[in-house]
Amino acid sequence: MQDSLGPRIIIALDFSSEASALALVDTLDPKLCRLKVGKELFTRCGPGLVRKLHERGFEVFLDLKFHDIPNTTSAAVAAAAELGVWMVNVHASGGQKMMTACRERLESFGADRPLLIAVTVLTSMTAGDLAGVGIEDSPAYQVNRLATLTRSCGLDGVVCSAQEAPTLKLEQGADFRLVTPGIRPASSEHGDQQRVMTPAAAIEAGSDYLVVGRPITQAADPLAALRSIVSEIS
Ligand SMILES: O=C(O)c1cc(=O)[nH]c(=O)n1[C@@H]1O[C@H](COP(=O)(O)O)[C@@H](O)[C@H]1O
Repeated sequence: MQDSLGPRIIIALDFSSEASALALVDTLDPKLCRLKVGKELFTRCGPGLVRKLHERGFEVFLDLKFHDIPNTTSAAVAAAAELGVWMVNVHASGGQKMMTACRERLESFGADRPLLIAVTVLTSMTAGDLAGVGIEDSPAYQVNRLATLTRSCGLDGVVCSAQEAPTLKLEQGADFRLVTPGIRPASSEHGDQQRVMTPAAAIEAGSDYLVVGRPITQAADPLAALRSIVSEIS
């Protein structure tokens, strides 16, 4: 599916080395997908790997889920902007002052700034997990609460599960971007993901971008797995 949003699939490069990440990337086409660099790969390979992905023509979501005091977090998103990434994220539970400081800090980058989104409730979490950290509300309620806070701080959207997408599109508006991991084609194992949806159902529910890791990266033929998902959502 290719529209004004660009490629809707973001492949999570959860690899332990640059060589294994690039071996996959070099089979892919930037017209079909974007790439996500997360904590493991960035900690091992650093900004140099992001530059290599840019040189290959890919837009990069730097998924480091910053969560710290406003001064520290806003400096971190500015560093991501200097690296030229397409999207960067923070935890919405960092609160209003932290998210506002990040949004304000990115203003100086003008139109070239990355999209700034906030993680709501991790897709690996259930109501029981939330209760374990003192939140008695359902994941859907907590996601909507954090999405409302995120939008009020002027961010571009949230990370949530596709299960929450219909309510968020209705309540937060069509332009508020919904980035949804926990995507599982019907035949895929769920692993540690709890709030899951198939690619087609996620798009139908209102997801703007689908984050897909293991169903593609662990597939016997990753390119075929990507093409199958692209065709499913077209
Ligand atoms: O921010 C994220 O990307 C993220 C948020 C979330 O709530 N759940 C979640 O799974 N992710 C990331 O999305 C990817 C999902 O990978 P798979 O479960 O292998 O498809 C991983 O890289 C996670 O770090």
